[in-house]
Amino acid sequence: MSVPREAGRGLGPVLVVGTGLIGTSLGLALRAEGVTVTLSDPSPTACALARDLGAGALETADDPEPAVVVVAAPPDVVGAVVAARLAAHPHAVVTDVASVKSAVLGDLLAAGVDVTRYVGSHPMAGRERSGAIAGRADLFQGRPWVVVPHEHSDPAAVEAVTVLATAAGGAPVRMPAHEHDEAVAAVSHVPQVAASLVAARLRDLSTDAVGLAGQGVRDVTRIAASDPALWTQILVGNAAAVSTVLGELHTAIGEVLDALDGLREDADAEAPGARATLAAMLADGNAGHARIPGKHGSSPTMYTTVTVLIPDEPGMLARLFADVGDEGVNIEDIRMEHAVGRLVGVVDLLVRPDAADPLCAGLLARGWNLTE
Ligand SMILES: NC(=O)C1=CN([C@@H]2O[C@H](COP(=O)(O)OP(=O)(O)OC[C@H]3O[C@@H](n4cnc5c(N)ncnc54)[C@H](O)[C@@H]3O)[C@@H](O)[C@H]2O)C=CC1
Ligand SMILES: O=C(O)C(=O)Cc1ccc(O)cc1
Repeated sequence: MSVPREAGRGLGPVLVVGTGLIGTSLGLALRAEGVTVTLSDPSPTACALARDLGAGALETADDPEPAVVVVAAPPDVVGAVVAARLAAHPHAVVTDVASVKSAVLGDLLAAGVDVTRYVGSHPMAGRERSGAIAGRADLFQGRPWVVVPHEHSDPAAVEAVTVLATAAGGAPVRMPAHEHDEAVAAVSHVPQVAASLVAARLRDLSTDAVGLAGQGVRDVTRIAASDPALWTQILVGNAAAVSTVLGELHTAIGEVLDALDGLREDADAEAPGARATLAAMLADGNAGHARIPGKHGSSPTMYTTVTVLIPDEPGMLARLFADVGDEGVNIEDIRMEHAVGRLVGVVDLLVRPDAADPLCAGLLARGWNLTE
């Protein structure tokens, strides 16, 4: 099967079906590469908004046939939408970006659909906000984009989806559906459940207690702000794999609980073995955390944090970044929070370890206030 090609890294016209966060971000990324993008969404407002934001043109009956159709709809309708688009565009490759993969393929096979031109995919990039307005052209930049071949898929279709992922800025990774679903259960779906469960414990705290929140709880609960409707569908769609990983977490929590209960109940807090259980849990966490790849999929890197107190005034952050640039240092990541009751912001600059000392000296010389 030949895939029509034009500008934008050899990619022909792309039709994006579902113009929320992911569909709009994809349209923006592809448009920046010169790819022709058309947009479709059952919500006329969502579609027109994506168009207004620059993600592509509204789909019309006169459009040239798309080379690739990307279904970026909620997971529970993806199978039906893919089937409809395979029928409507008999020469196009059809992919989807749903966060679960076996369920979509299973739905298509159960419906007797010819899946030769269907190859699922999943960009491992997103935000805790939904809708076109949250779309960003650089969302997929350097992030893994899983391409999911299956036993019936045409190799040319697999290649077309790989080209699409690359054109959007992603780093394509090929993986069968079941392997993908097991992996994302551990790296995405259970973390979402854990973040939501931890954040739920804050709901009824007093204002004074929640006011003590620091960066740790913010880091652990960031994705608890995600869309409940979308995530219910994701968890339903990957129930088996999520249940396996969550079961392991449940067992580990049980062991920690037993250790803590032992310490609480033992009048002398002797509780033999309890301390070893807690230390092992924390050390295992260190080991797991160290396995997370660095920015853009590079090997894990431990950055050094340089913490700067900045006056809460317009332009201060821009001045700080400019000064760091003038010191010749690349900022690998940043974190920010406002100091409670003070008109300053606390900015953590994460830099390569060898750059930290010269940067501290340079910033101090430029009058910045550093803190531990
Ligand atoms: N939100 C995230 O961080 C990520 C989401 N995904 C996947 O991307 C897909 C879209 O998610 P978001 O963009 O976050 O959701 P969203 O809620 O921002 O957008 C979904 C869009 O799909 C449209 N839609 C609803 N029913 C439809 C149908 N039958 N046909 C076509 N469009 C329909 C909605 O009107 C809406 O504009 C989901 O399958 C999700 O699993 C993948 C990676 C990350
Ligand atoms: O916000 C984050 O850190 C994410 O990892 C977002 C995300 C959400 C859903 C996906 O299917 C993939 C990525």
